[in-house]
Amino acid sequence: MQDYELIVIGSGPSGRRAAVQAAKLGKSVLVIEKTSRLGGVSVHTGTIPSKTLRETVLNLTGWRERGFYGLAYRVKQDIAAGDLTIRLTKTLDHEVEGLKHQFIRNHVHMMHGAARFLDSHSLEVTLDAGEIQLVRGQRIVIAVGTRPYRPDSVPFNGTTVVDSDGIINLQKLPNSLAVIGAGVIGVEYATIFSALDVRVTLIEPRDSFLDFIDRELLAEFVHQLRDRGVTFRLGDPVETINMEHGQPIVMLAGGRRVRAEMVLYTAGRVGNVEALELDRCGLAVDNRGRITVDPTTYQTAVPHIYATGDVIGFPSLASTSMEQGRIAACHAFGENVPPPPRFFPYGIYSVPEISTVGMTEEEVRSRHIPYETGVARFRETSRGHIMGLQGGLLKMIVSLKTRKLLGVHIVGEGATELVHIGQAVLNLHGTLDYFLENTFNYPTLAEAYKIAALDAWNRMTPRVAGREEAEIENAEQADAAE
Ligand SMILES: Cc1cc2nc3c(=O)[nH]c(=O)nc-3n(C[C@H](O)[C@H](O)[C@H](O)COP(=O)(O)OP(=O)(O)OC[C@H]3O[C@@H](n4cnc5c(N)ncnc54)[C@H](O)[C@@H]3O)c2cc1C
Ligand SMILES: NC(=O)c1ccc[n+]([C@@H]2O[C@H](COP(=O)([O-])OP(=O)(O)OC[C@H]3O[C@@H](n4cnc5c(N)ncnc54)[C@H](O)[C@@H]3O)[C@@H](O)[C@H]2O)c1
Repeated sequence: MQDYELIVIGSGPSGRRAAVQAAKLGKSVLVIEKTSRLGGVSVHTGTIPSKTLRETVLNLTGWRERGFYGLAYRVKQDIAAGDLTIRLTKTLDHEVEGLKHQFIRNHVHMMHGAARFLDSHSLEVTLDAGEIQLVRGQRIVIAVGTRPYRPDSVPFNGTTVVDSDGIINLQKLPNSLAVIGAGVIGVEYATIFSALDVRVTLIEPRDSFLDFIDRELLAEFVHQLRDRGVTFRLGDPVETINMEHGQPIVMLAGGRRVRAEMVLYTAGRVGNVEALELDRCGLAVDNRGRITVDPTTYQTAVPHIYATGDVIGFPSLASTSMEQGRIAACHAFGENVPPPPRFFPYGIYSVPEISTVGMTEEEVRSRHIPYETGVARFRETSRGHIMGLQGGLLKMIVSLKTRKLLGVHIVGEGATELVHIGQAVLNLHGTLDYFLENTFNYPTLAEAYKIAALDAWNRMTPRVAGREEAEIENAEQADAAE
């Protein structure tokens, strides 16, 4: 039995970071990955494929140029499914190659096979060819991620009823799409397909969706989507999905029938834990296959076993998973790492994109923090004019008492990049004055920060009160002089 100082199960973002971090600390590391290619959901079915698809759609449709050349502008007429997948294959190859190279450079051993626990230190790995290998780890990181939730009642067939794994192997572009579940995945794909002129219906059992997004921002987002024909069916759970003449029909509890050429089912995900036989190492999971950890160290109930990434639940992002992996590996080998800053950004790669960091206006209000907001529309910026942007806004929230930045919320082109300026100011406990005092490159979309800050400043009571007092004083002096 081969012995390692660290064994990582799963090669997604958190497993990869944990492995490389431990190797950098000079430890012997093995990564076990059950599929034939490294990278996990992030590279093969999740983050990278969906973002590559989005980029291809925006390029081929000429989406970004329509502000100038009109709604009928297309870079390519008659976009077919094949046009969307070409770029994907290349991007994924680059990612896998980069990852493999990183493991080799850092002397991380790799084993392709499914792992299961024998006891809290030993694992059995069934290799691709069916051969069994036993390995032992002084410390173990479980980074097995999740898979789409697929209830038996949904007639998945890989062509007209698919989940988020199936949609990237699209053989034919549908004319219409019903997306069930308006979480981040559902919203991203709904808007990407809508940009391809596919008629989209977004179905969600709850009355609201994306509840962690600032309501004012979401209202702007929904307005833009309605404007281009996306239908929302909120607060109406799905009763059945039946096939009629080869086409799926979604029956909603409220009595509506939604007919679409394709159904995309995106109602959450479940942990890949069954095959691990966690009971053999003394661990348990919840009803969605999630493992409970110490939120600062990522240790499970068994201290030398860590769990990171989507298998521990919220926030289930590639970005946060990577940090969790790094922190777990450092903790495992006694390296001190400061805890992650309080605020991390959310990037939703819908069309248009949304990005947000810090508190929403609803959250600030519920905490009774006196606040002011400042808003800038991208069309107020010269860069926005140059780019032909019609929509897009940046909203910042600041404390009236301390002038500290409390949150930044952006919808529109470049939102997922722009948000990092707000994130830096927020996590460095900066105030509105950062934006007022600093000069920004011109013309840029980042100028929206300046405009929003000035908007907030103009409305902040002390200054207004100050101005009123000064005006009164001036008037009184003028009166006296007369
Ligand atoms: C459609 C979609 C879009 C997304 N977009 C974004 C985005 O834009 N930004 C973002 O930050 N996040 C995004 N995410 C989330 C992101 O992909 C995940 O947070 C991230 O992949 C989780 O990483 P992980 O380390 O938990 O492992 P995963 O990426 O889930 O990988 C786990 C790996 O473990 C392997 N494994 C499982 N069981 C075993 C076993 N028994 N033995 C050996 N190996 C095993 C699996 O084969 C897999 O390779 C998206 C997710 C999806 C589904
Ligand atoms: N850009 C990004 O950062 C990004 C992109 C995609 C996914 N992700 C991550 O992936 C994770 C999973 O995303 P997701 O969208 O699958 O899950 P989710 O949990 O975010 O959303 C699932 C949605 O489906 C709804 N739902 C639940 N049960 C349902 C049912 N039976 N029928 C219909 N709808 C139902 C829920 O109310 C919810 O709105 C998220 O936590 C997210 O963090 C991130």
